[in-house]
Amino acid sequence: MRSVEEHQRVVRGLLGSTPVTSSPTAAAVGRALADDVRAPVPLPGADSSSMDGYAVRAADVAAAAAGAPVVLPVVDDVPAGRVDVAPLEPGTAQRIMTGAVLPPGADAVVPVEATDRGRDRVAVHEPREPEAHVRRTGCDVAVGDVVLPRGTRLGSAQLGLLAALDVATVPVHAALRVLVVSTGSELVAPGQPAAPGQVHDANSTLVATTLREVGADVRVAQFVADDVEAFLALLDAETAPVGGAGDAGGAGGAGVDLVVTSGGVSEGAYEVVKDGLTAAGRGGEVEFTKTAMQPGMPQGAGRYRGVPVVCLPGNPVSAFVSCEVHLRPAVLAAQGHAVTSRPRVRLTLAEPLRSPAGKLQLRRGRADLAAGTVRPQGEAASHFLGALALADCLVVLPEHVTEVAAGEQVEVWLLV
Ligand SMILES: Nc1nc2c(c(=O)[nH]1)N[C@H]1C(S)=C(S)[C@@H](COP(=O)(O)OP(=O)(O)OC[C@H]3O[C@@H](n4cnc5c(N)ncnc54)[C@H](O)[C@@H]3O)O[C@H]1N2
Ligand code: MOO
Repeated sequence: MRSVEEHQRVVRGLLGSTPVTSSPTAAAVGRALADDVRAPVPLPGADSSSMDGYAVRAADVAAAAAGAPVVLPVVDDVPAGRVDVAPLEPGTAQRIMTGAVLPPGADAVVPVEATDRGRDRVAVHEPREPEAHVRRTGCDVAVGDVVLPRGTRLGSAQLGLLAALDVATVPVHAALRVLVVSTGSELVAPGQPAAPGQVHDANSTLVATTLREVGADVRVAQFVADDVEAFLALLDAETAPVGGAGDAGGAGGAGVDLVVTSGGVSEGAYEVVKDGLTAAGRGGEVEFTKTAMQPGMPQGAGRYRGVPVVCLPGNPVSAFVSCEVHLRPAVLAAQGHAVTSRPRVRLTLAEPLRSPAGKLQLRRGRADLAAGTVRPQGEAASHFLGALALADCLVVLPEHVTEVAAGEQVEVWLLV
């Protein structure tokens, strides 16, 4: 039986790295930076005020007190956006707004709350230290700082920063192009009626969504029946070279960097994926193996006509957990992400759990982060899609563990 770590390495090794492209910054959401980004300009770009108030010289208001205000003439008005700010003469104040340029010569801002809010003259009731409510040029980001290191996922805060720095394009790893193929003669497309014995195809949606959530460019093929010829005909059509396209992992110029199948990998009579990809002379170089994991024991990985193929078990919970353990981290890494795992925390188990010896078990759970606890959600069996959908975490029971009592600590992967 193959260890989970070994199969993770095999899957990761198949995918290589996607090409680096230059993306308009606003379109780069969810992508990973392929290089460090350095600040071309400082933030803030000018000395400015962090409060609505009066720009002053701190020394001029040092004697201000509740019953004995310092009164200064207000000689100018500086709203945010004004670019012709005049120097501040000693013994004067300028009314200033948050974000407005600090007049040269001013070294503090007195907030309006500490004044009588005067327009021509202002009575200042409290002193302020030098630098009070002043934002100095570059105090947030200095020119040349590495503001975002290579491998950073670009989310709202990162894209907001790049917009503030007027960085118009960024080097990012392209999306991995994935084809999802579900197999099974029992499958029916959602939207079509299912007779007893038929099941609606859940895995295409489940697998495609997992991979789209990490930025892959996913296409779902029409699922195929347990028919080796039909399965291989689909793969032939989908992995045929198109020429000139990017090549993430030695895909030989095909328009797809990875094929993910579900179903047909275990021990029965109609194992279409296993049979098709191990048939002599048919172009498959895929190894099928049992891994020390539950759910998700049977797995396959290799290449079909040079294109990486990862074969997931058909049970929906097994397919989900296989994505979490093997595919999701590998796809993130191939797309250049520095962080490839879910957030991992240790929580107190609310109910006892058992686990098969020698297997990594990933149970579904609901985490209460405020209480520091996790409660198992549903049973261990890998067809309980209802319980999976209510779970917000996976509870990790390592290979050597057979029992965990309520009250003990367990590792939890947060599905956030
Ligand atoms: N004799 C043995 N039988 C089984 C073994 C074993 O070692 N020896 N392993 C079991 C384990 S563990 C798993 S996991 C499954 C894996 O089976 P397959 O990958 O061959 O999947 P199927 O047989 O095609 O389907 C299993 C199950 O999942 C349902 N399914 C499949 N595809 C979908 C889909 N797209 N959407 C919704 N549901 C799907 C399918 O109807 C079956 O109920 O094998 C065990 N058996
Ligand atoms: O290993 Mo299977 O994936 O439990 O159900």
